[in-house]
Amino acid sequence: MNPSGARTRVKICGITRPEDAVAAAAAGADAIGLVFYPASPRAVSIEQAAAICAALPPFVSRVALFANAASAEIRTVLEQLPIDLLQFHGEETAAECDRYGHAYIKVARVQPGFDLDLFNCRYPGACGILADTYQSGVQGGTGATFDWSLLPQQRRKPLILAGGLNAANVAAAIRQVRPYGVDVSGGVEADKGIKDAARITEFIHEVDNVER
Ligand SMILES: O=C(O)c1ccccc1NCC(=O)[C@H](O)[C@H](O)COP(=O)(O)O
Repeated sequence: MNPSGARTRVKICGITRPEDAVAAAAAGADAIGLVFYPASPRAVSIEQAAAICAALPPFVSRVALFANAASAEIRTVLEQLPIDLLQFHGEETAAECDRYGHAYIKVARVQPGFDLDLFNCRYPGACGILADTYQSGVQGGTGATFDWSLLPQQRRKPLILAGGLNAANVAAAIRQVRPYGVDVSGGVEADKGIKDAARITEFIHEVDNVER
């Protein structure tokens, strides 16, 4: 349960195969992430993403991730796919994130000195902030945790915690950070971009059974 009394939401990110999307939904995931960042080992084409979206049952959100992508590319994805939420992983400004008139979350890559309040103020149009690990030259999917004490307990917007989460550490992360939701990629994989259904189930079991 998160502070509002609702369960902690789960997003399984970096889905590249329809069967992994189906496994995530069956395990109780609230959202899946599709990476439109060509340099990522988890990048998907529009065709792959369309097959993944088509395989999903109702009430599982489809999140499209970009990192400093050209606006034409983002518009094409929005025109061709049933995307519920955008996720911006790069150095996009608020104006750049707002220009699609589509709901989005902005990623903060957290390092010492990070100020969540200031970050929230910079992105008033974001419906949530996803806090991920800062690593020089890497836009996301680092597989590394960060110092969760850098996040304040009082927040202006829903906070999604990411970065190196797995079944062994997610309960502790939720107890300490009390996020709205958690996001995982590498921690539920058999290989880059290939999810492991048993690890997804175990991860969501941990989230749903955490005692705070
Ligand atoms: O996954 C990637 O390769 C990636 C590349 C560039 C931008 C974002 C990327 N993934 C984004 C995610 O949402 C991941 O779930 C998040 O960074 C956490 O990843 P992990 O530490 O592996 O759980």
